[in-house]
Amino acid sequence: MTDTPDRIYSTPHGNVADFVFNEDVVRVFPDMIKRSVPGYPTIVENIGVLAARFAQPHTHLYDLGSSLGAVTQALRRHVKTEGCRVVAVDNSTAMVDRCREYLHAQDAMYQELLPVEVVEADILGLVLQPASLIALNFTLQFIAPDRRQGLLESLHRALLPGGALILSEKLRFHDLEEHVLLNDLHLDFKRANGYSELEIAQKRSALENVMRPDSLEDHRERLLAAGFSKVVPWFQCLNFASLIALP
Ligand SMILES: Nc1ncnc2c1ncn2[C@@H]1O[C@H](C[S@+](CC[C@H]([NH3+])C(=O)[O-])CC(=O)[O-])[C@@H](O)[C@H]1O
Ligand SMILES: O=C(O)C(=O)Cc1ccccc1
Repeated sequence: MTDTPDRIYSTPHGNVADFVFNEDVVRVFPDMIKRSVPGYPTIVENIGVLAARFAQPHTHLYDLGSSLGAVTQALRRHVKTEGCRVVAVDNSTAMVDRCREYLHAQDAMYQELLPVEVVEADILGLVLQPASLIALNFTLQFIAPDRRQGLLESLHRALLPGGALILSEKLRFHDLEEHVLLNDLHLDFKRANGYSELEIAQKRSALENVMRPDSLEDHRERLLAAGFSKVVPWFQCLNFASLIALP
């Protein structure tokens, strides 16, 4: 199956609107995220591998800001723990509808997958069941900065001892030289994946008010303040990283 190519920003938009996860984005999302996020396929697959170590019998595994359910599918492929249940949550109707279709297709392809539920909801208002794994794969960066601490506190309360939060994010860097170098290399990554200067510039402008990355130090401090005992970076490619936070 070949992904529909992302051409959303290939023609001049005049006034570039704020980025939203609507039907147009859903249509091209698998192609867009692979060509925009260095290391994305590696991160998604390995969240499944990591999860298998933390999953505990008869608990929930959450994929928060699930988009089309890539992490949910990886969890269902890798985790065999008895009585686990995967819950994918996203507040975009277009994403949730397509995610449900993809998961039905996965059910038709594999036997003995963990049961899954796709919930259309804002993760800020979610009541979580006792969880052994929670994934926030490139979701926290889209949450209003003043809501991030409270969200992580509620995730910490839901996590069982021995469980883990996996947090993947685009990073900014306090050191200006490091920030500029890794951002320039990220733009080179996009050019190498066929994005034009116009596409890059318009997407950047669309994301400006919507996606606000933090530094690794900010993430570590906030996670520790939310009650997590240990923060372990397990992956970084350019300015994109993934962390394991232990309750
Ligand atoms: N408050 C919110 N509540 C619920 N969902 C939200 C909220 N805010 C944003 N979202 C959802 O978070 C997702 C972020 S994309 C995640 C990729 C996926 N994890 C992947 O591994 O493919 C990241 C990206 O596109 O860079 C979108 O689907 C939003 O609708
Ligand atoms: O495109 C970018 O520059 C990004 O930082 C990541 C991204 C990927 C897909 C949707 C929104 C943001």
